[in-house]
Amino acid sequence: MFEKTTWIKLPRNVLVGHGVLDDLGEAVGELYLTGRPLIVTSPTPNDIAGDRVRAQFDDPATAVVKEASFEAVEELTETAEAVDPGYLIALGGGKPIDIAKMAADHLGVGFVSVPTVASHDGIVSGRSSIPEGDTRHSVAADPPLAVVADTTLIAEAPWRLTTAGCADIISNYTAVKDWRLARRLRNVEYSEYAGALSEMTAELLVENADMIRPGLEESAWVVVKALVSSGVAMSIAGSSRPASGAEHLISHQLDRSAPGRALHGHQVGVASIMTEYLHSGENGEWAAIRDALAELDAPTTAAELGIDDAELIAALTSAHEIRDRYTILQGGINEAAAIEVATATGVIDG
Ligand SMILES: NC(=O)C1=CN([C@@H]2O[C@H](COP(=O)(O)OP(=O)(O)OC[C@H]3O[C@@H](n4cnc5c(N)ncnc54)[C@H](OP(=O)(O)O)[C@@H]3O)[C@@H](O)[C@H]2O)C=CC1
Ligand SMILES: O=C(CO)COP(=O)(O)O
Ligand SMILES: [Zn+2]
Repeated sequence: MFEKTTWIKLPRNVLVGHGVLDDLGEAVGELYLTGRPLIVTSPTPNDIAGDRVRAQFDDPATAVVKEASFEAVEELTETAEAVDPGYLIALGGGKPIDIAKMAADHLGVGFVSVPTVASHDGIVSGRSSIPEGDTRHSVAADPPLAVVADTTLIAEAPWRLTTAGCADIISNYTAVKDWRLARRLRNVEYSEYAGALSEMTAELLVENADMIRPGLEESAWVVVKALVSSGVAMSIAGSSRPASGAEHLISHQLDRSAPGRALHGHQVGVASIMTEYLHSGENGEWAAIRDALAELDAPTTAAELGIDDAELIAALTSAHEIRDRYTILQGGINEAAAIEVATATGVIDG
């Protein structure tokens, strides 16, 4: 008997473009939500865009979060219980968006994502990554009901956040390789649609790399569209597999050992150079990944991440312990081999 079922959760409205922040009210209106919104934001996006958002709603409430922690989710949940919102609007970067995403799940309400930076694909996905105990990787949550990404705002955000978003997308190449490997060796469920979409997203970004430059609205548009596409790939897969393989495990390990040192996207980008080398050897595609990152002003070495050689090697050799996800690092890589791959790819000087 055929017993498979597929349930794909996607945003209903996705607006990306010049000045679309002013269309937020209309985009939300089309969702037929009831009740007042609770706007979840952080200090900078609140200063930049809070008033423009509040002006479009009746009786909005605002909560300003300062750190991405489980306590912040609990605090927001308590605030929401007093405010009794019909839905949440997350305005800002990954921090307020992840907190709102998780709180919305706890509260049983929907949320709308209004990213003001293009720093990683969590701003549009159904994955929430709030450190809880030793867990650093994302967990499933409902995706936003709508995404409204104003390229005027995003183009003005710090360039390094955009280059981190680009690097998160470039890491899809190795994530999909790991996923295919897991299918071949462990019969892990694989989605051809999600895998192809994720790879194509990275391909299109790299093809357009020469037009991704600081301060350009068109660049913000290209990057946000790629992040949306990557988020959709994860929704189709029902997991972060299309966008998270061994390179993400290494980054999660760095988040534990060297918290706050470098941006998520920058870490996964550098890690991706090394895991590509492990997949395809010295004549493989690792140099192409490194060059694509460099063209987008993203780091390609441990030093550029602010991570010293020993920290990087420790993250490489212990990354497989992070979660039960089969990748090229399954079973672990020993120290000598880790030094070899990091040196051969120029990630450390050796
Ligand atoms: N769900 C997922 O799959 C993933 C989630 N994450 C999570 O996302 C978070 C990191 O995301 P990130 O976006 O870097 O985090 P933040 O939300 O902290 O944003 C980064 C910085 O940009 C500032 N900022 C926001 N918008 C603007 C703007 N338009 N102009 C100028 N500055 C701006 C913020 O200000 P302020 O300090 O005032 O907030 C903050 O200092 C972490 O919590 C991480 O765990 C990471 C990867 C994947
Ligand atoms: O960052 C992500 C995809 O880019 C989410 O991946 P994780 O599930 O490893 O946290
Ligand atoms: Zn990522």
